[in-house]
Amino acid sequence: MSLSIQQLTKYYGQQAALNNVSFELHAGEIAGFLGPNGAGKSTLMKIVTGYISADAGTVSVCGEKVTETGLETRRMIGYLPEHNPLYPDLYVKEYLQFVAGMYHLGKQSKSRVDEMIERTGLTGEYKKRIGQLSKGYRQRVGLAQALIHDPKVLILDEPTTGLDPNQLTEIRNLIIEVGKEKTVLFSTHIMQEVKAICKRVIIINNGKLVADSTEDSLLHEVDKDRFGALVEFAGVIVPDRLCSIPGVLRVDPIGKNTFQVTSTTDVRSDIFRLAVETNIPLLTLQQQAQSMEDVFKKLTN
Ligand SMILES: Nc1ncnc2c1ncn2[C@@H]1O[C@H](COP(=O)(O)OP(=O)(O)OP(=O)(O)O)[C@@H](O)[C@H]1O
Repeated sequence: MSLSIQQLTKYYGQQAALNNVSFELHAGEIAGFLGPNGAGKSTLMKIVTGYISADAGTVSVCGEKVTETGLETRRMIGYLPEHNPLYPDLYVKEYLQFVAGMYHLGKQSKSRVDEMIERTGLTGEYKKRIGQLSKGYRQRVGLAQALIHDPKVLILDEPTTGLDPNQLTEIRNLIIEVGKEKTVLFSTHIMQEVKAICKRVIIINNGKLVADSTEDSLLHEVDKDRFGALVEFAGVIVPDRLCSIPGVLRVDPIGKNTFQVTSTTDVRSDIFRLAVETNIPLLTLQQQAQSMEDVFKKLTN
């Protein structure tokens, strides 16, 4: 097991920022870590990386317990914090050399720095001071410092915040590439990112774990007895006619003669019959799959 989190609890004063959270990740697994603002994501990541301590519970990396003082276990972890702390006066290469020195990379330093500059797309920027870089390039420097010592576990707190669409794709591809051999836990508020990068999804809410599953399972498990259909008629229809179909819970108008129908069973054939009875042709009758946004809202609202 690469990363094992067992019954983690953390209080800030009276507030439980984390309440008995447990999950495990294997090597080669990329997990998206989701939760509303203030759910406890950064707190968990800070504990995993040894920046702060938990009030109860344990974190182990490759079988070794992480503590605030245990430097060897912390060497197995790469961390990109949410507010990527960098030294603006240092040049990119100088900063990465400094980080390589902190990890005592010795003779490997030069080649690792060069490799990281290339892998994180900093080749055109590495001669600049960090303070002169755009936000996206600062994120890349943060990723380069997180990867430089070749950690087994990578903890990325909102790694793609502030990136333009091109940079987003590049950094996502880098995370996918890195995740083939390492364990990656990354937090994000972007649901498409979860779809693009990982199969495993971990969601916390108010400090408690509310989901730990694959994206596919979550989409099926959560509210599996709710069906959604998009219906568009060619003429005016009274919404009450749709509401009277057995099993229909809600009819939301979303455009001219267009409705979002939520029901406990698949009511598409009833809607079709209604169109025939009322002699109003159907232009659209489409079953709608749940999105990760729906699942997220249901689990955290
Ligand atoms: N040092 C601290 N002292 C007191 N409360 C804190 C401290 N750090 C975090 N908190 C509180 O703990 C809760 C969890 O915060 P945390 O930063 O872990 O959430 P998050 O899920 O990362 O949120 P976001 O998505 O907004 O970054 C919040 O209510 C926050 O205000």
